Amino acid sequence: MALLEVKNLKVHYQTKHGDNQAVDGVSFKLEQGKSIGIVGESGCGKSTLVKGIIRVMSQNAFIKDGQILFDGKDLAKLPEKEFRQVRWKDLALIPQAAMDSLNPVYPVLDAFVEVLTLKGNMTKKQAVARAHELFQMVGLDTKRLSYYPHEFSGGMKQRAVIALALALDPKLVIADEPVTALDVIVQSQVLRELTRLKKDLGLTIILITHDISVVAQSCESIAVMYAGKIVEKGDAKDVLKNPYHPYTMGLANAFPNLKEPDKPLISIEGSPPVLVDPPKGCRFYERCPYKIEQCRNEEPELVEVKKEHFSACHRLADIDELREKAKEVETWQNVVSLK
Ligand SMILES: Nc1ncnc2c1ncn2[C@@H]1O[C@H](COP(=O)(O)OP(=O)(O)OP(=O)(O)O)[C@@H](O)[C@H]1O
Repeated sequence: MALLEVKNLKVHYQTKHGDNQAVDGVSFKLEQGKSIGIVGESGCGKSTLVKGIIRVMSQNAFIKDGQILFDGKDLAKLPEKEFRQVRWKDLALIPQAAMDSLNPVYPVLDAFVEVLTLKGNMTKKQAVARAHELFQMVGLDTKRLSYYPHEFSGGMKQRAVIALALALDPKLVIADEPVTALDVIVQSQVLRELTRLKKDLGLTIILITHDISVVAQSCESIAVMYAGKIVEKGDAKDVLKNPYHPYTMGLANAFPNLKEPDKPLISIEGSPPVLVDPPKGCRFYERCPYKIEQCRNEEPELVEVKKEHFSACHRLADIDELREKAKEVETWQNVVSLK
């Protein structure tokens, strides 16, 4: 049985212009000990999705529909009191801005002691010993436990936050853009660390990122989100090597590829649609170089294109040819104005 199974999840925001359908029918499964990377540009709904799962939503956000089956329970329906127990013991969030999750006026050790004594029912002595163990685990010198957050470099701070997230042996770790704020060299060190911890501790991880190359480095499976929906999902290596959705092809062009560092980067023109009144056909319609009339009016379903690899596109019959064409700069030029 999967540790997590999200079924047709809809997380919307109430706004004065109507409901923003930020996450609109997302489904995926995650087995114990595996990792999934959720990718997409800013505004595609990645954070809304994981915040919905971990229930740290903005006041105007609500779960409109769907199930979040975690370890046999539907988190979407769990009363707040029971949810809080799961939240602290079983679910951990590594936030985007490590800086903000450590209190600047206390030494870093205090954050560990607070979590371990209050949420983990440890004595102070046990908590200090566990904090030492956690710092060692993420490759930090335990002397630094008495330092203040501002005395850490960005990479060290992110490692400290990872250690804190792992303090109570969570079953599921959600890392929301964990390396975005770091420089490229430190990014890859922290990602390697996370991958090692996953292997050593058997962690189950959801990794949110806008950078598709990060997923290639560190996840077994991938879900590509566009405008509140998953448009492609499957084994990460397979999806990245043989994408079946034009949006995935576009994302792959937009980030440096370690194997072809000199390849020019190509961006996707335009921006995702506003989801208060989403387009009725394919949500990628406007920006897609391969659109046909059917795409404007009919929403494509997510279908299995090969074992465990799904894509939602009306152009699947021609996809091999389109994949080749997607590597050319010209394919992506003047697309939005052609609509
Ligand atoms: N509090 C809010 N009220 C209304 N709409 C919101 C709110 N927060 C986010 N949104 C909207 O929800 C959509 C999805 O945003 P979300 O932050 O989940 O995307 P994302 O892919 O995680 O982007 P980023 O990487 O920038 O965080 C966007 O259209 C965004 O404007």
